Amino acid sequence: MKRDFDEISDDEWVNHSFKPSRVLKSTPSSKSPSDLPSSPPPIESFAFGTKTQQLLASGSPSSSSDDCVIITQPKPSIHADLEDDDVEQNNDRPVSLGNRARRFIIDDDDDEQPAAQMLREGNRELTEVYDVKSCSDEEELELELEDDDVIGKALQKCAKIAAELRKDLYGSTAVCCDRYAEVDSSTVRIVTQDDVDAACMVEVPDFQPVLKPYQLVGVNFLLLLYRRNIGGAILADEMGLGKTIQAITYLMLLKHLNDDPGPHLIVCPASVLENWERELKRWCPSFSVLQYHGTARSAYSKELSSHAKHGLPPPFNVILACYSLFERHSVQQKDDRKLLKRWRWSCVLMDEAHALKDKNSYRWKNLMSVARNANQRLLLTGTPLQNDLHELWSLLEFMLPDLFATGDVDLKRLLNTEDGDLIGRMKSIMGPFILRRLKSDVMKQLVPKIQQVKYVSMGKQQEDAYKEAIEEYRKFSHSHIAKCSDVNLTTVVGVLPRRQISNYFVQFRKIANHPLLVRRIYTDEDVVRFAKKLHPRGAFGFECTLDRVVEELKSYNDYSIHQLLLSYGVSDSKGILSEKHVMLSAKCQALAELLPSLQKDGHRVLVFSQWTSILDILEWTLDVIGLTYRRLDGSTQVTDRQTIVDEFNNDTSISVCLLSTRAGGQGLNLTGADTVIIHDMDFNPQIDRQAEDRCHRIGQTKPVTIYRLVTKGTVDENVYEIAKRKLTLDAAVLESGVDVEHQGDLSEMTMGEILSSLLKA
Ligand SMILES: Nc1ncnc2c1ncn2[C@@H]1O[C@H](COP(=O)(O)OP(=O)(O)OP(=O)(O)O)[C@@H](O)[C@H]1O
Repeated sequence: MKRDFDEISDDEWVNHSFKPSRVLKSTPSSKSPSDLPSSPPPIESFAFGTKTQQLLASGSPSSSSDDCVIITQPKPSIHADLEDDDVEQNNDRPVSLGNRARRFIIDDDDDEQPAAQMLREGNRELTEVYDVKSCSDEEELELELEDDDVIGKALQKCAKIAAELRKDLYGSTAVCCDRYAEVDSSTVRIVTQDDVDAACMVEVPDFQPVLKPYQLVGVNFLLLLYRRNIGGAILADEMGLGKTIQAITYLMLLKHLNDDPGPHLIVCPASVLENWERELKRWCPSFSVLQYHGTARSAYSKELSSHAKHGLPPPFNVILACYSLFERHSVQQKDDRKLLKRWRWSCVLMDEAHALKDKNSYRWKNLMSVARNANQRLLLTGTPLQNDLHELWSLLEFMLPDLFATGDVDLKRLLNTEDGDLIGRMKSIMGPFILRRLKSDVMKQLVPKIQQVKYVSMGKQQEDAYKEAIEEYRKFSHSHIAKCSDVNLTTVVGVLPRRQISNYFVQFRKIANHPLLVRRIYTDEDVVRFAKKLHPRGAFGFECTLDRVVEELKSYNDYSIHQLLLSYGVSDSKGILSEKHVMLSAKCQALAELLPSLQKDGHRVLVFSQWTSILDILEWTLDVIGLTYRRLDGSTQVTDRQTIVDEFNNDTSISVCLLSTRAGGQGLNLTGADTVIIHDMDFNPQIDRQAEDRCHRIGQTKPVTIYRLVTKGTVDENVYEIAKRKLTLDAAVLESGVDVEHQGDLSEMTMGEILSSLLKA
């Protein structure tokens, strides 16, 4: 949905010929266009302000055929946290300026100096009045907050800084400018494209480092916070708008204008490590970049340690590392983290920073122990709000720990997603620290993204499998409910153990995706027979007893048994499965129709699934259909990932790329495709939204179509409903104009509730 202003073209930007009214809607400038100066416009004119924001489409069908619902552009579980125990409190480090939460008086005269000049001169001096601690004390008296109102207190501390910063961002007219959407704006103009040209000095032939106008605004936003000594920021532009490029240019400008060459630490998912290195080389070849990952890591580690021990300056500008470095407790990883703590980082930058949504995770704590003393913590994420407000709070606390720290309180309980008032306050206060632009705001020639939900109907065998599973679940639940004193119970929540609920739910999801993911074809007798044949071949190791092999095989699904028989060349009267079995699922049948017709029409497709076992089955499906494909999932070597991406983008004979939503859904540029199929949706719609935007991004020239596959009459439909509801919350918090109170019941239908509803049917 297009907003009510157009992008400012490059020409207009260069010539400063656009009208302020086009960019600062909510607080119209008193100047008429004719008053515009010929020199660079005053700072206030550069806001990309947006007024009312679109509400994400609630997903209500706008047009449909029976099985295929086209929905209007929707606005739209993350990684298991691994354990670590080496979180160190390092209290004797110097407290960084950037980390101390401060309150500033902005010197109005600042604007009269050429801003770039000021930055060059390292003019970071600010009139510091008193720190936030004392400011909050004052306000506590004023507002008489409850002692345990940690959220209120944190917001209160933040409010003062936010107010000053907001003035700086929006100008003096913007006192009333408190809507979250206004963070689309930045009124500050510290650097221009000329500064970028001077800083980047690229060496790649046929490549000019030209920022899009909104990207220049983003870089200015970051520079402003740096200039104001704010120790953190979140760049939350929608996926594919070039956050990587904005961040790299920003780091380059720090060196060029402020004599700040780092060191900087960039942390990202493994899949995009190569891409970061490539973009750094392209945009700022003068930076020395060190990829601290894989086998090279241990070699560097010794050298760097001795370097640091001797107090020498870091022999690099940027270190690139993966999140996994902060998740495990191997000796090597602990040593790595110790090493990273030796340097005083200028900027610690987290890409795909929604990975920090859980402040209790080891990842969050370990990374914070390295980042706490950095001058600045910069978070990049296209999906800052994953599920709930407390997850967003984890990001805020990471960004500015002194401001947003809440100790051990249960944030989940305090940050109630139905508290419209709290959402309003959070929006208002977070605004100045977070810059978020949507594609529809800033890309003039944005290719359309068409959303389709494809409902597929199960065939007899799949339906039978599903019904059997439901029946078994009902029997089990009713017998449990019967044991309870209240026989009128209509819910399984609190009756069945949580694990049991989750197991049943996963079982239903599996069958809705593919019936081969449960064991129905191979009987117990078959399994015993297969075990006898597999056992002497050492399929489970030669030490394993036959009984153990039988037991293990009984827990396998049909597809896994088939694969095992295949790989050990076991022949049996009821041996491996045939091609007809792969088509037992409604989704595979739909793909067998859809993919060849898409290929015929010149489309190239990304297929995402959350499960690698489904990717295995999809590989089989593609072999049966006869389409060429590539595959990328968590088991793909990090060094091979970029090669797969390049191959797919450049070789048009490859029709399909199969990706796991976790490993392939973030950060990758796959603009060679123009179609995305979400085979199985996530409860968390942001995960799918990330996946969609692998090809709906800068560089895409064709309209993009997204298909979501939903198996009719199964829990798939519930997952889709829940995802839509979560998107409503996202719109409420991150975009203005949506009143959460009017969005109906936002409480999530949990797995337990879904299962309870299945009891009644
Ligand atoms: N100003 C620019 N000039 C040329 N190419 C650009 C520019 N900005 C972005 N791109 C290209 O657009 C693509 C998307 O950019 P990038 O990967 O930085 O987006 P992102 O916002 O980080 O996305 P995600 O949230 O998915 O990680 C990349 O291929 C990048 O090289």
